[in-house]
Amino acid sequence: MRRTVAEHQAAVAGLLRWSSGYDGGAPEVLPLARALGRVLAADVLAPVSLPPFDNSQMDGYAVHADDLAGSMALSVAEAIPAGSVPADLRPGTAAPIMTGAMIPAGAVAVVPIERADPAQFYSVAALADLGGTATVTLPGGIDAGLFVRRAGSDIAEGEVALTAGTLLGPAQLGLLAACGAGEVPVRPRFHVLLLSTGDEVAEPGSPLAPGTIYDANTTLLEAALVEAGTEVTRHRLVGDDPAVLRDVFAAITAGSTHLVLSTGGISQGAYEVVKQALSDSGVEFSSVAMQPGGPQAHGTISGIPFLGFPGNPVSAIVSFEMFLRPALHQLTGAPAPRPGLEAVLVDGLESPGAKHQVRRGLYRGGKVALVGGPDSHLLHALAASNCLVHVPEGVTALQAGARVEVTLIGPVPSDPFAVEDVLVLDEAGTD
Ligand SMILES: Nc1nc2c(c(=O)[nH]1)N[C@H]1C(S)=C(S)[C@@H](COP(=O)(O)OP(=O)(O)OC[C@H]3O[C@@H](n4cnc5c(N)ncnc54)[C@H](O)[C@@H]3O)O[C@H]1N2
Ligand code: MOO
Repeated sequence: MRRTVAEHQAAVAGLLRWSSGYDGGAPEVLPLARALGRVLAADVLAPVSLPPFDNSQMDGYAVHADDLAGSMALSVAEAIPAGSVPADLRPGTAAPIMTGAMIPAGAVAVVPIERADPAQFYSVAALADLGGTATVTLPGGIDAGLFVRRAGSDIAEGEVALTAGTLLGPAQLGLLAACGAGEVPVRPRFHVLLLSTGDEVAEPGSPLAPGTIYDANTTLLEAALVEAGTEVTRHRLVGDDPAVLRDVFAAITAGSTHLVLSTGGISQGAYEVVKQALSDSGVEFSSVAMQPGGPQAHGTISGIPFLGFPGNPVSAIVSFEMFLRPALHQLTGAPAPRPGLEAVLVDGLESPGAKHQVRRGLYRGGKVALVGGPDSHLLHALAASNCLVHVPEGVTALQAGARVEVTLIGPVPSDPFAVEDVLVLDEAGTD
């Protein structure tokens, strides 16, 4: 069956939503320190206001409401360090107050020490020498509220601090800590069973026999899945014997696995192990109008969602980025969607008009240089790229200077754009 990219995206998202059983999983309650990258399972209301009390934004003098006119000597009252509960401030006095310290009753403003005369706090010894007669003169026309951080000005007690589905990054965890939360309820991790197929693939670290290659896909996809917030069980490599793979699939039982993901063995060859093992299973083998990543399989095994990605490593990771990653975001809230940008092509390209072509590129400063050719074995080029470059269906060629959509998949260099460093790879990688 032939389908568009959008149709297959919808099919994968629907498969995970309706068959993975993920939504029924009970939330986990984790200490904040272990919740980075997880997704909040329930709304969290602020149990306290932030700030919890009016406090000073500056080291300076707390000024009484009656003394805002300034320009006169005020008696220096007892100093207010952060963490203390101050005595009420009397008119005609100003209290040295430190950043974060509670504003005393009666005070309505803080004048920074730099604007006071003298512009330094009295030392304890100096105060003792003056025997309680120390004074300070503040500038005229002080506005009420100057450098006062109002209780609840960040968030009021009882307001929604974070909503269910929020991806917990440093800022969100910092907010929860500031609210006094020790633990947080998070959605369970999405669990993937990952297996790569093919008689020709060998475990990295083992000797390489003639005609064989090292397994790149398991590591590539495991890393991508872990980065996307899932938990991965890595299956041992499975060869090209359909009977063996059928046994592997038969041993998979519903439980904690939300998705079985394989690579290889799904196209038109004589030894397509995944296709043969699942020939009577109802799993659909389709041709998606995308390059790379055309051959795709999807369905269920023992009721568990199954996706078969093509064996070429770049096809596999493009399939992940285009189909699985967005579906995971829709279902679990993690990972965050990839940023999409418009960029100016540094070089021209050709594309099969009947397919959505996904090229690899290096984006910086609003421009994108292609890295490597369109072929799906070019892992070295992939490793030097930071984005996917989209050439929509119907487009057969683009000139340098054309505007294209790119999806960022890696960090953007901050130095000015220079194409020289990618040209070498571009030439070497195009075949
Ligand atoms: N006659 C046709 N041949 C092919 C077609 C087609 O439409 N008609 N499609 C091509 C496309 S496009 C792709 S993509 C591949 C997909 O093939 P499979 O999914 O069946 O994958 P394999 O044949 O098993 O492997 C393809 C390629 O990838 C290498 N490979 C496989 N597994 C790994 C791994 N774990 N790590 C690294 N590399 C791996 C494998 O050695 C092959 O070179 O089919 C085309 N053929
Ligand atoms: O569509 Mo294949 O996935 O190019 O190599």
